[in-house]
Amino acid sequence: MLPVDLLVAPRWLVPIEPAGAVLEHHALIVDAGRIVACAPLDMALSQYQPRQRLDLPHHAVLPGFVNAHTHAAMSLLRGIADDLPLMDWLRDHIWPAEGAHVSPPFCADGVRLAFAEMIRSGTTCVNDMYFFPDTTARVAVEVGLRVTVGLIALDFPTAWARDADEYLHKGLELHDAFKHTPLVRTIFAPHAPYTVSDAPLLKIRKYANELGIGIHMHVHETAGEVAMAVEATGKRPWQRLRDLELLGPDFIAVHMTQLSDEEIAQAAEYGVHVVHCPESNLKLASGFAPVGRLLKAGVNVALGTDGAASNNDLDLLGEMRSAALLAKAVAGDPQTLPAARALQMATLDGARALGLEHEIGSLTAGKSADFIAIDLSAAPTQPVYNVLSQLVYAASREQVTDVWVAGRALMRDRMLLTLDETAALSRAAEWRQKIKP
Ligand SMILES: CSC[C@H]1O[C@@H](n2cnc3c(O)ncnc32)[C@H](O)[C@@H]1O
Ligand SMILES: [Zn+2]
Repeated sequence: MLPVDLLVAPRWLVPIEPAGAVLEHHALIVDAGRIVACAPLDMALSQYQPRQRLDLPHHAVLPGFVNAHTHAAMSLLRGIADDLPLMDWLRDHIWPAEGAHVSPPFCADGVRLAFAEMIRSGTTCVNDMYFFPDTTARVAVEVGLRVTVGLIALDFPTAWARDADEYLHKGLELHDAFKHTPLVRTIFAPHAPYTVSDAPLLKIRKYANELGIGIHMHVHETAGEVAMAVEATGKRPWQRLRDLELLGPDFIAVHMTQLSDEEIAQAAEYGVHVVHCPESNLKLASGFAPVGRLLKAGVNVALGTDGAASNNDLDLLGEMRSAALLAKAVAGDPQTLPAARALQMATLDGARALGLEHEIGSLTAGKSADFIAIDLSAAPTQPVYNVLSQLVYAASREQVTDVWVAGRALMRDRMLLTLDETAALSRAAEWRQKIKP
């Protein structure tokens, strides 16, 4: 008998690979933070001697969700300005609030609040773009969540950096500081085509190639963004990014609601990853990403919540459901984005976008043990004819009971184990008083 750390025996195992599989009478075996096997239960019990055994008779166990685009610390700005279009929301409300309040303590408190919400809804990996990414990385290490932090760039000064050179310099320093930290990755994060000019974009491409790290950017979020660029330069932003040689398999384009057939074909040709943020796009009335057409063209599409000030939650289960429903409505075809594919977008395809498909995203032997348990015994998810259908179309985040990252339990039975939620909530209340007394 082989000694192992943990044997989890759920009612259903949803490994994501092979696509659409649901295993019954199986166990997940974990040792030293890695998945050893998804094996038939009787075989597992005869081969492994677990130090801990966990029976979950009402639960589905699946890989943790990957939130492929967010601004975690913006949890502290949730509800500060609603029901506005993107540019009014950003220029008249969000940027002034950020200018007045963003600081390392703001980011630490905002990130802790966001991580509490994310862990509670089954997210185990976060691709973040925000000020003070060093703070985000440190909080992620403290909490044990997997994170890719954005080395941000903007054309204007902020509390994080004064000019293009300082954004780049601080980003490179941060990359160096965290390059050996197991759960932390870095990615260049120029904010958007309308806020970052050519010179810094060219430098970012050069360093991305040299360091082998990717680029994460808001692109074609609204029709207005595209029209503004065409009027000013005669070029659509996508064409400009293509001319600057930014597009490639290490490029993550967020939103992408405005796309011609030619641009979709190019996204596939370059191997660009798209992050779809359906709820933020709906709330800001930014437009509809053509998810069905992107998938048909062979583009990898991942899911993101965007920040809590435009969503207004950080719930990947909800996002997955919104994405599945919206894709059908946009395509006029209920077969667009079926449940199994939506679940893959929230897990393995998110991992692919971040270049982590060999590490996370499915319950495959050798991958990191990043997984979650969802209790399907409550009325909203009964009876269970089809587990994938229940997970995507019916389950809600309160049904997520347990969360592990790299074999470490971050939540057991709805109790957060690595984050002081009471303290995070009281810090959030203090910020609310400071921001709008
Ligand atoms: C460079 S730090 C990130 C920057 O992005 C802002 N932001 C948040 N949500 C969106 C969005 O949907 N589109 C564009 N920019 C967004 C955030 O407030 C920070 O200023
Ligand atoms: Zn965003």
